[in-house]
Amino acid sequence: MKLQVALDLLTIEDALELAGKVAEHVDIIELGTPLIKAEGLSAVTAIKEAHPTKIVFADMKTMDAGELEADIAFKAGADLVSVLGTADDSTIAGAVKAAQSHNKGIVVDLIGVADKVSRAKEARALDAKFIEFHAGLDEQAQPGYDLRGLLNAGEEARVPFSVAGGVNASTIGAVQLAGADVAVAGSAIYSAADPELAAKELKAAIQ
Ligand SMILES: O=C(CO)[C@H](O)[C@H](O)COP(=O)(O)O
Repeated sequence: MKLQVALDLLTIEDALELAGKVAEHVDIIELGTPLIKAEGLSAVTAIKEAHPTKIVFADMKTMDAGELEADIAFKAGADLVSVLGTADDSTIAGAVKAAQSHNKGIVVDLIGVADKVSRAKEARALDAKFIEFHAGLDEQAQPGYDLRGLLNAGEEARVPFSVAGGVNASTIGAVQLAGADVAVAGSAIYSAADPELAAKELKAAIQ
């Protein structure tokens, strides 16, 4: 299982600093949606230039104009681009078309999707590289939130998948046991007192 760090920060400077500390322990570096909105796609370019051997994930969360939005993210240096599972099939198909022309991949993010298992299968049939079983920051803040629901859905869907939604040192083992291909960790790394150590420990927990 790969480890993906989500750089949910607001400046390229902070993103480069955090990536510099954790890159050696992670496989995929994600530029968070707020970072891309604050700084634009130059954030993607800066991280790819600083870490050319890492897989760079632009968390665009595209909802429309799939081919266009994916194309500009790939041109900026992304290897993976996210499209929302709530988008129309044609949006996902357009993004996949752009990915194929760049020899890159689309990740379909199931944030806000009620029937995640069915939508995951549909997205995979549209040639998404993998499907992100995701509970966003607002959903995580609801009382009673439990990552287990995502893991059960991921297991049931039988598609290549990642899990995001408060993955941390105490849950990453269960993410791996559920058969995920990628564990995504944002706050467990960027909010840690020692982000490098946090990333190192997450990586060690899955090897
Ligand atoms: O895409 C996101 C929010 O929409 C986050 O990057 C993702 O949820 C991972 O962060 P965390 O581990 O803090 O949940």
